[in-house]
Amino acid sequence: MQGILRIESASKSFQAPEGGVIRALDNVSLTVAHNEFLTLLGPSGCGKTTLLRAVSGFEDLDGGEIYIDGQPVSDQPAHKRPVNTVFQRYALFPHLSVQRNVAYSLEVRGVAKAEIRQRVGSMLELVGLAGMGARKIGQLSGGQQQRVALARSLVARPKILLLDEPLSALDKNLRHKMQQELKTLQHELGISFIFVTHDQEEALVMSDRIAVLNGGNIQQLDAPEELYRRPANEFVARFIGESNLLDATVVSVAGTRCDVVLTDGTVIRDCPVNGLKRGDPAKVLIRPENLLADLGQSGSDERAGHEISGTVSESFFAGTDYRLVLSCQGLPPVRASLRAGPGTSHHTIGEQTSLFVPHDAVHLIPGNGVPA
Ligand SMILES: Nc1ncnc2c1ncn2[C@@H]1O[C@H](COP(=O)(O)OP(=O)(O)OP(=O)(O)O)[C@@H](O)[C@H]1O
Repeated sequence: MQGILRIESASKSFQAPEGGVIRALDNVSLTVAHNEFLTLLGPSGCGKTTLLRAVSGFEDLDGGEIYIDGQPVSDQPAHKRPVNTVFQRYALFPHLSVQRNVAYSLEVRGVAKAEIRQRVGSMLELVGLAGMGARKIGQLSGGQQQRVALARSLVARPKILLLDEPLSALDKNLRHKMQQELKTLQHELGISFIFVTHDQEEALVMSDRIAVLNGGNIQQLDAPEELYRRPANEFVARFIGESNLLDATVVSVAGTRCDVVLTDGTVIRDCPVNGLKRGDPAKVLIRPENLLADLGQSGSDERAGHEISGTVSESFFAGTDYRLVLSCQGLPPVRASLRAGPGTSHHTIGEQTSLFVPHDAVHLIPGNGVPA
């Protein structure tokens, strides 16, 4: 893929003030497609902001190269790159009107007044602020300020818009609304967005693809559904969504399927093999919502699956689902989220129960299982 942005083997280390070296970016490579919404997701300190700053030109790399539209940009200063950034703190000019804030970058470039008026007007309309051009920044709500910041970054028509946690200062409802608006805006504009967040739900909802980072490395780069259903490793499985991760060993392989045995001796048959061989250790990933009170719920013709039995140690009603924790002999506590609808009911603490795992709900992650 040629892409609008290509990052090749980017490395960046910092001298830690308290001594030692921090590898903020450790040989990171990725390509962002034209018109793609790509999210950098990861825990605090994983290198997200450093990567954004390297793309925008505010941080020099120690090694590697960045290409925008096929051109290497390492020698280009920040203001020459066809990239703009929306920051968490919007960095708007409080003493200027909305109109002047948005017009600023065009004025600096010497764009003609009539064109500025036209471009700022259509940008304010696009972000839902038509008619508010004369207001001062302090006369706007947080969400409106965020829209001004967006309009200001977009008015110069960058090829790539970088967004560094732009929604984190907003309350939950407004945040959800802005998530939808940003996604719609990106589609309408047809430019690539690179969005930084440490909020996994936000990443899942908004992105075409997500790069999960940890310790300066990309752990996995995939579409949200693929990341969620088939995480490449334990870090990604734990970081995205809730997970039950059970130690296992592969006991037999037949083509693309295999059987594994759990630490309590339970055999789970017919799992997707995921490159594993007989005797390999693995983690069995089962998402809580994939456990069923009754296999009939799976909607699958083939009622195949297996049972996990134990004692209910936690149980509560959470509106759309019942959440429970099952204590099972020889296994870590198993979390389940059972859809609250006709036919499901509250489980009592102390009750013995069985939950079912449909075959297609199991994903195997290589490594760290029970020694063969
Ligand atoms: N100028 C600097 N000097 C020293 N260390 C730095 C500097 N900038 C970043 N770091 C370190 O590099 C690592 C990556 O930082 P970065 O800001 O990219 O993380 P992040 O993923 O954006 O984190 P957060 O989600 O908290 O913003 C961190 O360990 C950070 O402390």
